[in-house]
Amino acid sequence: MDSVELLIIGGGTAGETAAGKAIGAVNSIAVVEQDRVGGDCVYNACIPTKVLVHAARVYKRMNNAAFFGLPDADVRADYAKVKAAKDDFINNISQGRDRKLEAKGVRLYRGQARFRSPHEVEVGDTLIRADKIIITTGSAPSVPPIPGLAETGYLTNVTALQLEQIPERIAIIGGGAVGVEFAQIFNAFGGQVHIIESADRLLANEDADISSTARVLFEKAGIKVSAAVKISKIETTASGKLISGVDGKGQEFQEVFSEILVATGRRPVLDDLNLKDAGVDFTRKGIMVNDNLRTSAGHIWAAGDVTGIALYTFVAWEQGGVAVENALNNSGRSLNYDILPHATFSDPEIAGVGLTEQAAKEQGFKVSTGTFNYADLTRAMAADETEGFIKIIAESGTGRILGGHIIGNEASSLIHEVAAAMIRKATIQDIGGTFHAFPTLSEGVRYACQAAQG
Ligand SMILES: Cc1cc2nc3c(=O)[nH]c(=O)nc-3n(C[C@H](O)[C@H](O)[C@H](O)COP(=O)(O)OP(=O)(O)OC[C@H]3O[C@@H](n4cnc5c(N)ncnc54)[C@H](O)[C@@H]3O)c2cc1C
Ligand SMILES: NC(=O)c1ccc[n+]([C@@H]2O[C@H](COP(=O)([O-])OP(=O)(O)OC[C@H]3O[C@@H](n4cnc5c(N)ncnc54)[C@H](O)[C@@H]3O)[C@@H](O)[C@H]2O)c1
Repeated sequence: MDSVELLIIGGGTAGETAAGKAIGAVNSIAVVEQDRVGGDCVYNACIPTKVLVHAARVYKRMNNAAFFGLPDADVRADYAKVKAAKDDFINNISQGRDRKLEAKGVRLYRGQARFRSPHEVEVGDTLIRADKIIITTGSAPSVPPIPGLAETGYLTNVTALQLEQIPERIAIIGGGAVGVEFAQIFNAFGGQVHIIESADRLLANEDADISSTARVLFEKAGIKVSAAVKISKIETTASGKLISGVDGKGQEFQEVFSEILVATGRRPVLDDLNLKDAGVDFTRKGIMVNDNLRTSAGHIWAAGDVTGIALYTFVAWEQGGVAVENALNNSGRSLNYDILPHATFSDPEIAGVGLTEQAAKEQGFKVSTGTFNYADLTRAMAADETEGFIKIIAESGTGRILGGHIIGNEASSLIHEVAAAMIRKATIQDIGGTFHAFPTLSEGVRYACQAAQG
């Protein structure tokens, strides 16, 4: 039996970070990884999708070169080459991640981990005894039990990234972050995309004004959107994959596609971990943890998507570090998720932080809101990227900023000014009265704050 002080199960974002933080703080560290060190973000999620999103954006802009007096490229992309460039990039950034960990003294076990008892984990024929354990096994696509879906076949974020050609007519089931980012990629490279969402609006977690504008802009770009659809069955027919159901108006929904992407959320990866024998409690959402990321078993912590808390890489990083500190030093550290900026890398981008207007009202705040359109920002005009707006939600009277929501170019960067303002409890008067360099998109945050002052 091997023996180790700290064992980390899963070598993705949270696990890699946890291992890195533990180096030097403990005598022996081991990581178990069943696939590739780096996890979903590197191979199946954030990074490859962002390379493709950027390629899509560049491609669209190439065909708008005439605005700047440049030769209109009028080029046709070969998607197989775009995919190959994405693969090259991922290969370059992922090379040697496992060796780097091993070079720093982390023992790497390759295979699937399974608890045999609270302190014992087996990986193939090897049994490892660990004093402390951190579970960082991530999440996987959650596939809805729609009759016929499994038989008809479908893509997930993992297989969609391996496509060599863009399917002609693609249904994306689920209009959340994954669905919207892939819609943009498929649309830009010539696919006819139809997002089918069961909630009554696209991007249902966003502020309502953002999601309605997103729908308008996506439809303008040629992406079809159907919300409030209840899919009843999927069948293979001679002309393709037939999706049937009922739409929001009670009308029959029937459409044939050449391919289907399922983007309906995530489930925690707990398969075969045998958590019962470890004494670790879990629900369908994930492993249950307290504020310090400690599980129901006192010597086991969990971090990243497997906790079901906020499924983002930047959260997995922080949680990986916090879990190690608490496991090794009993630091009692916790994270505050109240001010958690998020961004969806569609075109234009969408980002938000804090309360939506509706949530602020539901929480009993009297709110003042202010919006500023990209169309009135000189910088946006100069770049011919004038779609979208910046919306600020503040508490009436005090002017304290409660939330910010942006749809438009560089929204993913602009949102951090709002987040920083919220952390320092700044007001719309503070930001509205602060110099902002001209011409920048950031001016829009200032003017939206001024607009919220009336
Ligand atoms: C399409 C898509 C795009 C995304 N884009 C973004 C983005 O732009 N920005 C952002 O912040 N977030 C994004 N996310 C979310 C982000 O990918 C996740 O939050 C992040 O990868 C979670 O990291 P993790 O360490 O919890 O899990 P992972 O990185 O998935 O790591 C878990 C690891 O555990 C291993 N494992 C599982 N079970 C076992 C076992 N029993 N034994 C051994 N090893 C095991 C797996 O092989 C895997 O390597 C995106 C997600 C998707 C699906
Ligand atoms: N840019 C980013 O940071 C980024 C990008 C992608 C994913 N992510 C992370 O990954 C998580 C998962 O993303 P996601 O888009 O898969 O999930 P999601 O929960 O964001 O969206 C899933 C959508 O599918 C819909 N849905 C569920 N069942 C359905 C059905 N049967 N028919 C039609 N629609 C259905 C839901 O109503 C929801 O709107 C996100 O919450 C986010 O944390 C982040």
